[in-house]
Amino acid sequence: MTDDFLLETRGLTREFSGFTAVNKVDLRVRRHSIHALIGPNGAGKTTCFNLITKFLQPSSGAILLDGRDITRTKPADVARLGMVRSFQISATFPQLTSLENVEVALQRSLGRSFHFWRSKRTLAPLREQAMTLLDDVGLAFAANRVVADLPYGQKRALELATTLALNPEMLLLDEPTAGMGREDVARTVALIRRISPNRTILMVEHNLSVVADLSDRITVLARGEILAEGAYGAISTDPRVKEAYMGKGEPAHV
Ligand SMILES: Nc1ncnc2c1ncn2[C@@H]1O[C@H](COP(=O)(O)OP(=O)(O)OP(=O)(O)O)[C@@H](O)[C@H]1O
Repeated sequence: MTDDFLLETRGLTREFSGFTAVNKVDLRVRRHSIHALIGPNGAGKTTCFNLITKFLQPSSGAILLDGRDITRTKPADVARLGMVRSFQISATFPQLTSLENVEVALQRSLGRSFHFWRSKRTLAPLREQAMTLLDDVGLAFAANRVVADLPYGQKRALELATTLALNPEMLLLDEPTAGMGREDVARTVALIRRISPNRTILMVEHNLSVVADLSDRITVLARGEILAEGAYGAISTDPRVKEAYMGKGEPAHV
């Protein structure tokens, strides 16, 4: 039943000057699941992600969100339909506090621009909501700290809080644990799990233990095409997947 899939791509293809980076990809992301897109370097994960998030236009194929064709829909309109890509750290305001950053995101989600001079009474309900979001991502203690002073892991957590401020039904995470130390990775995994109920999450992730921990379903890309799909148990023992990773000189264990 198509209804079970919140996001679908059909024959998604992207060429760069004659080179096919993503080739006829039919991806189906089940509603309320965590789905990971993995594959060796150069497999086409980032290109695929950029196509889905509308940062790139496909050469051919279609993208459907909840059965609606969004292939030519602008990123801002896609966000309004409930699919949001996690903001990059650079999108936060380094000189503002964590709390102020989440307030800005909340105001944006209401279609307002942020006014610091608004009365305390106008801002009070927003402040409460922002504090709840910070608490959700384990950052309540850093509410009044300036973002520029936060360590990397906390910046990434704040990035998630500002994304959640838009209350997306579908969340697209681009390497959520990239560049993190072991402790931050564990914290981020717990965080993604905590925010996942009633949401649909698609993530590109290199850390396979994170993928194993979180994913309901995994799609393996290789040379721009879907090589295998399934739960981690099946994927990790699939000889084609092992070969694709080993062929690239990456660890033999998947
Ligand atoms: N703008 C571009 N112009 C030309 N070729 C590109 C462009 N973007 C990506 N490619 C090529 O498409 C292929 C897939 O790249 P992509 O970055 O999507 O792979 P990936 O799976 O995300 O790799 P990695 O794990 O290394 O990030 C690569 O061969 C890359 O060189």
